[in-house]
Amino acid sequence: MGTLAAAIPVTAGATAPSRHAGGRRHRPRGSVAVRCSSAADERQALFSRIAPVYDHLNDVLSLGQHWTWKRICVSWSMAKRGDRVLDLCCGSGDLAFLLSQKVGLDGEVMGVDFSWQQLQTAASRQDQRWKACYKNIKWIEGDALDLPFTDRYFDAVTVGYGLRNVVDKPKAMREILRVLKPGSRASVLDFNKSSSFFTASLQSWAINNVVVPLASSYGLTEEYKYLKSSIAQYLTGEELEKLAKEAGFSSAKHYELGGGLMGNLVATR
Ligand SMILES: C/C(=C\Cc1cc(O)c2ccccc2c1O)CCC[C@H](C)CCC[C@H](C)CCCC(C)C
Ligand SMILES: C[S@@+](CC[C@H](N)C(=O)[O-])C[C@H]1O[C@@H](n2cnc3c(N)ncnc32)[C@H](O)[C@@H]1O
Repeated sequence: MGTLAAAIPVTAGATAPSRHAGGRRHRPRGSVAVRCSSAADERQALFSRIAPVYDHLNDVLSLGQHWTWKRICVSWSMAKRGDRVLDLCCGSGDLAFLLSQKVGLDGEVMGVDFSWQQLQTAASRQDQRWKACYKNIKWIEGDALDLPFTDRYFDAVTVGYGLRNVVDKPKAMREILRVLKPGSRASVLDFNKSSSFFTASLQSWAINNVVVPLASSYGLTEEYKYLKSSIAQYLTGEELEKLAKEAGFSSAKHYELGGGLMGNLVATR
């Protein structure tokens, strides 16, 4: 597996995660990005703890359906051959790998996450995969609330199950807008906070009676109980559309997927 490079400039075809990024954003000399949120630290630690079993549990618990939802998210980003795209909160890289196939070797994919362990998994999966296009992916340790990229840098941004987990959603949406080129799209996939009592009950039942018990067998009870509370505190589709418009997006539309269990916001700069 590719070793985790220390903070070194990203070089072409690099698979090792790095702490540098293309088109670095200039901070005043001597300033540093300081994250002053214990909630963010707790979430970073949570996703680092689940990293070893994250992909496996997603496959088992969704019966592989999460790939369907992720393909839709990537498709609706309108990423195309030759584009430069961002997979924000990339985790183990599922959407980055899908984007890589969309943009091809002429394109560029940057996967950003603040969990080094998740990025380690992503880099390892990249090394083990045979598709030549995956060389176009770079893994970058970074914060969704302070992206290390210049303005108007990307042709598309995807966020798969990430927005719900960031501690400042308005700031994250503003950062996504900032790094998108005018007319480009953000495609944000997550659980749907459904207004349907039946759907919300089904979702809650599945998490309480299938997801958490199975996660408990891996010693991850609290981590997957967080999943339920984070959905309860998430935004409805209508609220996500409002969040995007308030951030400055010219249009935003939320679509339900998976019978209303999931949802995808498409926002155009
Ligand atoms: C890929 C999926 C979830 C990613 C994910 C997001 C989080 O915020 C987490 C937080 C804490 C722990 C884990 C996660 C996490 O894995 C969606 C699919 C995986 C889900 C864990 C399973 C969801 C089951 C559905 C509620 C019901 C599926 C019905 C049918 C089998 C399609
Ligand atoms: C549920 S995982 C989603 C991973 C992947 N996108 C997928 O679809 O499977 C959420 C990811 O968001 C990352 N994350 C949460 N808050 C973040 C932040 N402020 N900056 C960067 N990454 C963050 C976590 O480390 C975790 O890897």
